[in-house]
Amino acid sequence: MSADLLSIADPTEQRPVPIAELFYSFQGEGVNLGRRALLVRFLGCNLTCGYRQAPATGDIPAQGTMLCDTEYTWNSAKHDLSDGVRHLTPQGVWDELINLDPATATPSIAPVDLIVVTGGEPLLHQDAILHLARQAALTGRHIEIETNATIKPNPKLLSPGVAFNAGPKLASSAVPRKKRIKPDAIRAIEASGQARWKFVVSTLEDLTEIAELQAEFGLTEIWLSPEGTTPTRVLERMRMAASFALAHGWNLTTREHVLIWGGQRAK
Ligand SMILES: Nc1nc2[nH]cc(C(=O)O)c2c(=O)[nH]1
Ligand code: SF4
Ligand SMILES: [Mg+2]
Repeated sequence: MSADLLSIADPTEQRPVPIAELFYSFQGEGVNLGRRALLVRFLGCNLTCGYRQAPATGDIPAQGTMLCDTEYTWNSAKHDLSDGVRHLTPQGVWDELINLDPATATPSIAPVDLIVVTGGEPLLHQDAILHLARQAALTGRHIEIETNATIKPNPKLLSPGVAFNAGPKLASSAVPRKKRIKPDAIRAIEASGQARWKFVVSTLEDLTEIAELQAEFGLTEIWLSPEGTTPTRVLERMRMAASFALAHGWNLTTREHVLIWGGQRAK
């Protein structure tokens, strides 16, 4: 838990933020794989994975081998972004999350101690995350932020209770390098001491690019995460990446929610 977060004045910023989903599940990826979590999915992203630029119409085919699995949070050419979205204050988000924790209604059940913040790109909504992080610290919970590592975190978020599952996007995303690799943000996240670099892998070329990024930025803890929204695809990617990961000293996660529920939303 974080003394820093507790000592900052309660952030009064309560402007509503767009929320795509709030749900209770297992953390499906990474160092806390399989751990029960309360998840928040923000609307909006600053990247367009699968496309060189934001598609103007739904007909434009994806150009990358890696395609965003949450296009409904940003791709207005394909999705009605207002569908199911709610604008909630950060405290409203927190209250709903806590209501999803089964321990709230049934105190004999162990409380959920992990909050996963994702999107879209959650660091577009840092004031709200700061509020969630503070509430988490006050209640003995910790936070993981699933970020594309293009935005420098607010220094107030750099605290022991807040970890970054940071996944810079690779050439296979089709996004131009200047947009997807932001050296200042990568360095700030690595310097936090709270980074787990979690790269989505879909091709062998991805593995070479990850090794280059590791050398360029001195990334310490690397995780590979298999691209895919079906169990077959996830397993294929894991088999493709496994020996390379072991040889390079990298960890390999699966995507547990995909193995259990396929590509279903809010799982
Ligand atoms: N269960 C579950 N765990 C997750 N961890 C990261 C997720 C994401 O979409 O960023 C995610 C997700 O969508 N579901
Ligand atoms: S950064 Fe994440 S949410 Fe944004 S387009 Fe890429 S995969 Fe999708
Ligand atoms: Mg995801």
